[in-house]
Amino acid sequence: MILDELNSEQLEVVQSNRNLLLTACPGSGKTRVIINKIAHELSLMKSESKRKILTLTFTNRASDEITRRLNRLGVLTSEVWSGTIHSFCMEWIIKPYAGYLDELRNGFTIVDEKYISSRITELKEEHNIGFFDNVNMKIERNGEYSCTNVSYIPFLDNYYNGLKESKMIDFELLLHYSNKLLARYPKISNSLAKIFKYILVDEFQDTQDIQYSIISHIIKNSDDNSNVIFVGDIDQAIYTSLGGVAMNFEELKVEIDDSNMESKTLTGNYRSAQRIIDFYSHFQSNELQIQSEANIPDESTLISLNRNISKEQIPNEIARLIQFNLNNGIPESEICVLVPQWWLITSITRRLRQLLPEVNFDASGITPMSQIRENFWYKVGRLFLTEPLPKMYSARYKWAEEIIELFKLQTNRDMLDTPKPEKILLRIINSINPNKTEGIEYLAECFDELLSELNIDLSFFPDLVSSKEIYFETIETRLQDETYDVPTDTESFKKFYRENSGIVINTCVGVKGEEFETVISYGLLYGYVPHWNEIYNGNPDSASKKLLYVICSRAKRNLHLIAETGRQTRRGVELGINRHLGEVEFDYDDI
Ligand SMILES: Nc1ncnc2c1ncn2[C@@H]1O[C@H](COP(=O)(O)OP(=O)(O)OP(=O)(O)O)[C@@H](O)[C@H]1O
Repeated sequence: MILDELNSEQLEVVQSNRNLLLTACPGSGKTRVIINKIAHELSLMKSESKRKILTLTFTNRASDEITRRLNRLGVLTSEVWSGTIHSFCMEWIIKPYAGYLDELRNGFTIVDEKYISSRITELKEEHNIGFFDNVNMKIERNGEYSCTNVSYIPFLDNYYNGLKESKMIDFELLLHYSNKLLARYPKISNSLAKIFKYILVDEFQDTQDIQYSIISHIIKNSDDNSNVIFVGDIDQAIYTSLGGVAMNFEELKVEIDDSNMESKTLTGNYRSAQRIIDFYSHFQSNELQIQSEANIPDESTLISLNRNISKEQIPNEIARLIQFNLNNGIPESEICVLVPQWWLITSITRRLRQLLPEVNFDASGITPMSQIRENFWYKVGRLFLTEPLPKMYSARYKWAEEIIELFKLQTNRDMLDTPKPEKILLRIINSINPNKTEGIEYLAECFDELLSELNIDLSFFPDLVSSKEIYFETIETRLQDETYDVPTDTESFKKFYRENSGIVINTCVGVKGEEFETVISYGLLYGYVPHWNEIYNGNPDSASKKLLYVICSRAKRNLHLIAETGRQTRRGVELGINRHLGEVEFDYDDI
């Protein structure tokens, strides 16, 4: 039985049937609780019940991980919907209820990040705002801008009015319209509550104010039929300068209007050796003593800090550390290289691939595919790019289900007129494998063959034509952009979807909630960690400690930290080591 693998504190949370806040330290089993809560609730549901469990995660990667872990437990994931709050809003609020809002009634397009960034750059120039000036683009729950600097308001008006005129929505408008729909029509919340028995919010400490509002509309209008569990750790709140708010227990009770809400915590850390925990407790903001339950002897750990190498030596040094760990028997998928800023992922990955040609790397933080997962063709493309392995069956079946639903929504007709259309769709997709070595050509031919097998003439469905154009345009723009430098061949496209395909290269935000035997983290410099945005607009001391806390607490056994020399500000001033890291007195290992 699944629940046997929980300790008594974890079991209490899983068996509770109240609204609940779970805050606990890294490695204490919060994700394990979420997985088991889903499995437990599904086991209690009657098979004829049409209800589902909703899990809101911080990243798509975290959501995929939940699906994978449920699959591994043998839990059927068709009754679970997991994704980011943006995907949830799109799928469950905007798509079905767009007709209720004047702004969306006559159609809309989701704009992608590339469009947003070039539009923002253009408008900043027009409004004499510096390229690097950070403007808060968020919209509050009452529809007002979060930005308090009045000189930026004309710029924001220009940006948002432009989107509205062209019937486009970005991520902020997506939340804004969703919140507006729920506020105006409580019946929508009530229907959602009828579908979702539980809402599990992972990493709640990084939730935006308007996102709390969306969740609370659903819970408050649920006639006590739905519950919410907020799961997180305030010490890991690394999104504050970008709008994350870690509400406390009292605030949450008010937010969802439930004075009986429970608050629980978990003790113990099942992930890391005590020596690793003692090291990162330097960056902890509460007094809590974290006890390791991981059975990893301190003698087997290695913690190093290198502050003497130059930035030019970084690839060689990281390659040396990787080789050292591989020689010590650490598997590739248990090693993670954390980059200080996402745009560095591509260049370091390329250099490491050259230096260690035999080693596999998983740099899926940057994919050529559109990040707009709600795009119909993104979903179809994902099926063509993943292998039909037995362990992937349940996930792929669910994707097929989504494609069929979306097709119906956008065309008003069934994709396949047969019982179990998902099975048939998968069978057709699995049988198509054009002999094209270039990724774009491969996908284009897959789509053509699929449409012909299904007897679908796309010219009758303008929405699908335009979403196809957006999908391919995004890929092409990414492939042409030197910052990304992503490979163009079919095999590499497929690799982006392969699980555990090697050493993970990502940012600290990208691997939230994950764990590795060895973590190698470089660029630990003031200006990178924390980023300049935090320094100018946030609380740099708190951001600095929290980032270090999250980085170091990913490691089970080995932690290799690097604060290289030679990196400069735009004005040519040398960046120094992150102050909180520099101040730690610790008996580091030499490697
Ligand atoms: N009761 C338990 N017995 C054995 N191992 C456990 C138990 N609970 C959790 N673990 C293991 O401890 C590790 C950390 O758990 P998990 O990832 O759920 O922690 P977390 O609290 O979500 O951490 P973070 O805050 O860093 O995301 C995982 O490998 C998990 O399988």
